[in-house]
Amino acid sequence: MAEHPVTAGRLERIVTEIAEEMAAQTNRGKVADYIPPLARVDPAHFALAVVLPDGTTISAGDCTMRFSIQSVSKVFTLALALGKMGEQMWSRVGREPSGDPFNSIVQLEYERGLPRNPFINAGAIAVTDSILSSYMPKEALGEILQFVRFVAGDEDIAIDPAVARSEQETGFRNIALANFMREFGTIDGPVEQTLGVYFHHCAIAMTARQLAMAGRFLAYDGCLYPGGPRVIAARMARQINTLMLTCGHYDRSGEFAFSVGLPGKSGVGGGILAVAPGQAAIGCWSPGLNRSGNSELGSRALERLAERTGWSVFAPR
Ligand SMILES: NC(=O)CC[C@H](N)C(=O)O
Repeated sequence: MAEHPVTAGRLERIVTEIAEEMAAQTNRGKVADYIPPLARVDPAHFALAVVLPDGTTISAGDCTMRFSIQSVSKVFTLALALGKMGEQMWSRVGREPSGDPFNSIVQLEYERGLPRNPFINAGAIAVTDSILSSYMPKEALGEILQFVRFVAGDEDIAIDPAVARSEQETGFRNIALANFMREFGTIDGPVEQTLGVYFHHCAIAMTARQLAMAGRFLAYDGCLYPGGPRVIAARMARQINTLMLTCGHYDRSGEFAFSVGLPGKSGVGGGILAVAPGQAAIGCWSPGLNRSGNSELGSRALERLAERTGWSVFAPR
């Protein structure tokens, strides 16, 4: 049985222990190889960073190394879009787990171009397109980056241009998804512009520590930190957490919710952002992926962290 509350000292031991255990794992999954800059990343990396309510950060492993956040960026674009457009957002994208791979196109046809949720590629492209109804593409990208820097409290976060270029050169399936949705009217801007912004926000690079910091507003009901400035309405922060829990890991979302019990969002760069509401924001990175495109060790590490801290959205506090 985990101790309550978890002290910083005990958490330090837990995080160090988990990093040591992960270093010894032999089944590390498979690094994404659809673009060269991701294929080159060494699967030996592992990082775990936990930020507590008072801002104390506890970390272990390669916490100062940057990685491509990829689909984790969909959390930030959703927060930005919800903040700008409110409930109107939901006319373009659903809130139902897809049970399909992140880049699947099949449901789009029989569900008349309405993506199941904002975290599969189709849904995230629709969210990005909605941001473009208020901004020109360059401005939209600037807004997204500025939002991420603001919530992370860190100006030293940027887009990796080599990743963005590779995404653009190989993104045929995303191009198909966008064109399909354009035909149904789910997206209304020029497809190339929407995709340009999408590919670039997927190419944001961050460290596990920066990612944990950037997720804090979700742990504190939409405030930057406890008692801090409001980023988004509490209701919206709760909606995003709910979607992370139900849809954050694609066709393995049920499994992640079952074994970790916390909202989480993964990306094919091997990053996972997880949120223990009221208690902590967590950034985890290990580039080897499971078959659904989620970090293999990241998922395992978060399961152990939740178990040893007792953190769960289903536990009494
Ligand atoms: N799951 C992911 O991280 C996918 C993001 C990737 N950029 C894509 O669009 O395919």
